Amino acid sequence: MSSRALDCPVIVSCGDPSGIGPELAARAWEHFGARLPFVWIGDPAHLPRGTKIREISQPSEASTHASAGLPVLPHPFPAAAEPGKPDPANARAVIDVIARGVDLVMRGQGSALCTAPIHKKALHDGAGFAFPGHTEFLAHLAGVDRVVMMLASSNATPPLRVVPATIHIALADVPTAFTPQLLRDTVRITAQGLRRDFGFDTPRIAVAGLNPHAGEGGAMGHEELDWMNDEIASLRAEGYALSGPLPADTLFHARARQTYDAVICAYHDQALIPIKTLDFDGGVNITLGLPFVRTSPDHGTAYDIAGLGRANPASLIAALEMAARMGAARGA
Ligand SMILES: NC(=O)C1=CN([C@@H]2O[C@H](COP(=O)(O)OP(=O)(O)OC[C@H]3O[C@@H](n4cnc5c(N)ncnc54)[C@H](O)[C@@H]3O)[C@@H](O)[C@H]2O)C=CC1
Ligand SMILES: NCC(=O)COP(=O)(O)O
Repeated sequence: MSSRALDCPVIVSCGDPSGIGPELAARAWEHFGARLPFVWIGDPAHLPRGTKIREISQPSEASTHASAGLPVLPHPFPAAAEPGKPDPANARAVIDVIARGVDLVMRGQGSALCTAPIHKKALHDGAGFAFPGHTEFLAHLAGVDRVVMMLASSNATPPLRVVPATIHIALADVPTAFTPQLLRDTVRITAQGLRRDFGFDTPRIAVAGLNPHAGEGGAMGHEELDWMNDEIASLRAEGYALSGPLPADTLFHARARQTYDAVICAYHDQALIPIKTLDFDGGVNITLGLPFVRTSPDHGTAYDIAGLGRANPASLIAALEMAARMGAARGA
């Protein structure tokens, strides 16, 4: 491991303490020990009883302590955490921990930020959280106008990387929100991310149609004819290796995945259903377009199993590995 990686560990925000985040952080530390030092920001009282921890005062101390316990930057919360039952009293602190993590990576004290899941409605109800999720909140904290959500598989061959162009909005709002400018920005940021963080010199990007059969020549919807064909042609003329608009139903099987490095989808479920079906345990959520690396497991707070010891840490482990790899590459 490079000396920068030792000085500059991955920062993990605790997420919702009544979800599975704390127990997964403990499991991830058991998995990695000192092999991939990371720092958990949260309230030590929210970790499973018996978790070995080492309280530290700055991230650079993590590597010294990671073999003995989970390095923790303590962030006291007002209330205890009852599994599966978010306490509105804790909502503000959940948000503050994310902001503290961003501050650390923006000041170069962490190589990347890996966020444990939050419950958006619990944060909205408890603290007036005005963002649909981490993605938009992180863009706000970093002062960036447009970012892109990408979910990448770790265990699929060929791999799958999906980008929902619109994210957490009602399906009824998608046709209005999915505009030529949004597609253009999404292609640009996705291509930059694939070059910078995934090592593709000329990334191949597929674009899924909005409608069944990509509109079938206007018989099943008109957005492909109205603007998607022209916008994709224009982006291709600018040098992007783009294909589409392609029918989404035949875009995710193994042979199709060999033809692109990422696929831009029109809306959330068009992108997330295939990746979570193919690799729920190894899926990693990445925010492209930020001035720092951010990853996250692909799953949510899983209140139904929180505290039962049944949560699978594989997605968090994959997210930590990806964060460390991307952070190291950017620092090189
Ligand atoms: N990055 C983030 O902060 C994310 C947050 N969420 C939020 O999480 C909350 C709950 O969302 P849901 O749709 O219920 O999705 P979820 O991913 O929390 O749970 C869906 C199902 O998968 C299971 N599951 C999830 N993670 C698992 C794991 N590691 N091991 C074993 N089983 C697991 C759960 O038990 C549940 O049956 C929502 O508020 C949602 O917005 C959802 C996805 C990502
Ligand atoms: N469905 C993905 C998800 O909810 C993750 O959102 P974010 O918190 O990473 O913006």
